[in-house]
Amino acid sequence: MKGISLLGATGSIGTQTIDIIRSNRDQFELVAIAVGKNLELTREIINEFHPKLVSVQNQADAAILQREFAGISKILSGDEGLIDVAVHPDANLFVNAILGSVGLVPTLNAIEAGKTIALANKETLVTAGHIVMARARDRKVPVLPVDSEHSAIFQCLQGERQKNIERLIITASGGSFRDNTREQLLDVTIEEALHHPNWSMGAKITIDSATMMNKGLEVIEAHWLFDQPYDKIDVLLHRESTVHSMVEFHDGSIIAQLGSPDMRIPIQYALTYPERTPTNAARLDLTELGTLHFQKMDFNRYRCLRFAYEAGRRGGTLPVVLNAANEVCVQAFLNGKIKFLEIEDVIEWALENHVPTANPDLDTILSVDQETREIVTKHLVSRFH
Ligand SMILES: NC(=O)C1=CN([C@@H]2O[C@H](COP(=O)(O)OP(=O)(O)OC[C@H]3O[C@@H](n4cnc5c(N)ncnc54)[C@H](OP(=O)(O)O)[C@@H]3O)[C@@H](O)[C@H]2O)C=CC1
Ligand SMILES: CC(=O)[C@@H](O)[C@H](O)COP(=O)(O)O
Ligand SMILES: [Mn+2]
Repeated sequence: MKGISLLGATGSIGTQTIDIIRSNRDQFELVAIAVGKNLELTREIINEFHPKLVSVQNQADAAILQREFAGISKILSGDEGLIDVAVHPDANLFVNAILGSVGLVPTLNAIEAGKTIALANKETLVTAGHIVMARARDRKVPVLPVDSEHSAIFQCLQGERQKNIERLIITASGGSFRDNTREQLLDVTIEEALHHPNWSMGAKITIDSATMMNKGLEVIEAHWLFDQPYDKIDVLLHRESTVHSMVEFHDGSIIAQLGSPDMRIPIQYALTYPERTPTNAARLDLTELGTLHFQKMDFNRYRCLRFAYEAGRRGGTLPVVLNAANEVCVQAFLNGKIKFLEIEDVIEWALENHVPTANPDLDTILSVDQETREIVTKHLVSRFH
């Protein structure tokens, strides 16, 4: 029996992780969860799984749940609650499916506690990949990718030698606006942006797919997970989201992982690794698909992808700024405060105005993250009001 602690239990990845646990109760026990503000769904999860520990974002919500579930679950709150969930003594596997850079510190604590990490939260590696991967190596803790592209690459690399890799090829659907020109993006609505062509995901990552920042974050994530230089990480536009990513080897072979666009496949692979267990995910009918399309990326069309490569290559605190500025701007867009194309303008402004620190330690990363949020928030107020 694997004990699982789960951050982001009420979200898109979190609920799909719970689906897998529900279907495999002989293999997995949900021992601890952290959620944000969705108390209704949290109550349902507690009633079904009786996790020993539950953490919610706010203290006031914790007090409400503690009254309701006294004797069933211990209820905590805030950043400390996230850490207590991550290191719960009955958990062997820590699934990080929380949104944003708030996922970083719990991951580091879980590594210190020797937990196997199943990582969906891409902000962890974008902001502090050098620290996270070094600590995981020191503690001999596996970091198993959940993100579909990284799971695909991880699967392609099973049994392969690192020295034989020529390049990683990450696929991108193109997001909600892949058929629009930049001029057509000037006045797009929130609803249009949230309409992803292939995947059903949380709001923030769906906007990131539309701006192509998601692919930028994934390039940085791949750099750290697979220890590859940026020159050996390519992105291809692939409309079907059927090939989830590929690895080219130096003998000219390309190995790809294919499957229907269903996150339960990569989540379950991380939960059961090194086993591969059955799912009832829709099967791919390649004859029905007929043709797969691949196109070069246009870095002028997708400026956020260019920013991410630049921030990744220059390194230091620049990826922290890239991520924090993006988190603030996407939230501002979702709140109707800025237009879609202003997301990338403001991220560019934040990167240009940052003097990077090389090889930052954790305290520096956390303070640059916080400062960037404050600076960008002020900039948005002064620019648009
Ligand atoms: N969705 C997908 O298919 C994929 C997602 N990812 C990555 O996985 C992560 C999660 O994405 P997704 O599931 O889409 O996001 P969602 O927005 O659907 O879910 C986010 C989860 O995090 C919780 N949360 C947010 N902020 C806090 C906080 N401060 N404290 C505690 N809990 C918090 C939310 O709680 P609540 O709702 O209760 O407020 C919710 O449970 C992201 O890093 C994303 O990039 C990667 C690959 C695919
Ligand atoms: C499901 C998943 O892993 C997402 O990150 C997905 O990749 C989004 O699709 P695009 O970013 O390719 O549009
Ligand atoms: Mn992905």
